[in-house]
Amino acid sequence: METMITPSLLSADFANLQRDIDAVANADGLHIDVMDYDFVPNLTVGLPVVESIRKATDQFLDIHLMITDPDRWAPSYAEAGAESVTFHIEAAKAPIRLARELRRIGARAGMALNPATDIDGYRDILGEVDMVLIMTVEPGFGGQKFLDLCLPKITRTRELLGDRDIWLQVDGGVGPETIERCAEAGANVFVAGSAVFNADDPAAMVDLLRAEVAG
Ligand SMILES: O=C(CO)[C@H](O)[C@H](O)COP(=O)(O)O
Repeated sequence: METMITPSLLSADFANLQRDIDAVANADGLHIDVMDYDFVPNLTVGLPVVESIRKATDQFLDIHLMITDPDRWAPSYAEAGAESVTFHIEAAKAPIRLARELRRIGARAGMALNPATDIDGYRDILGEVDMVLIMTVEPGFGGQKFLDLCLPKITRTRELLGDRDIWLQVDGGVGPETIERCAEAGANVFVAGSAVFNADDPAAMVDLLRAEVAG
């Protein structure tokens, strides 16, 4: 399965987004965190900014919705041209219907789990999604320390996915010190915010992270 390094724009400079998007042109996609001051205690960007980013780049757009009502808002991000839209399983009221709707519009459907959420309760709906996102920090902020307690869940999720072509993404505290452990546990899509955008050379950091996974 392909390896993807997707820098999180949460750690970019929002006043210089085009510059920072261009700075990671060698990445495999851009991870965009949408937060609503309700599902998480932070507020970021919404649909208008995502629509502008869509016009500004051909990069694969990976939207991570940390919002209370994804059933209502997620389809608009797919309609805006995002290639992947991920909702939190703790927030979705009808996750199967929502995943099918995202796919119908033409986006990949992703399902995210907070650190305290067990994957086994959702094993029966894994076939409805294209990606599972395992949060490796409590969602809401960049720059937090990677939670090692999430590693067994990454391993378990890969076990449940078996040989199905479903991506396994990790997000939170992912950097040169932690990415290898995530890859060994079975992740193949890696979100890195502060590690990339706090680096002197963000593009070189993307290459370094990719090299760490390749071993
Ligand atoms: O979803 C997120 C926070 O909720 C971010 O994508 C994540 O925190 C990335 O930041 P960092 O790599 O600095 O931990």
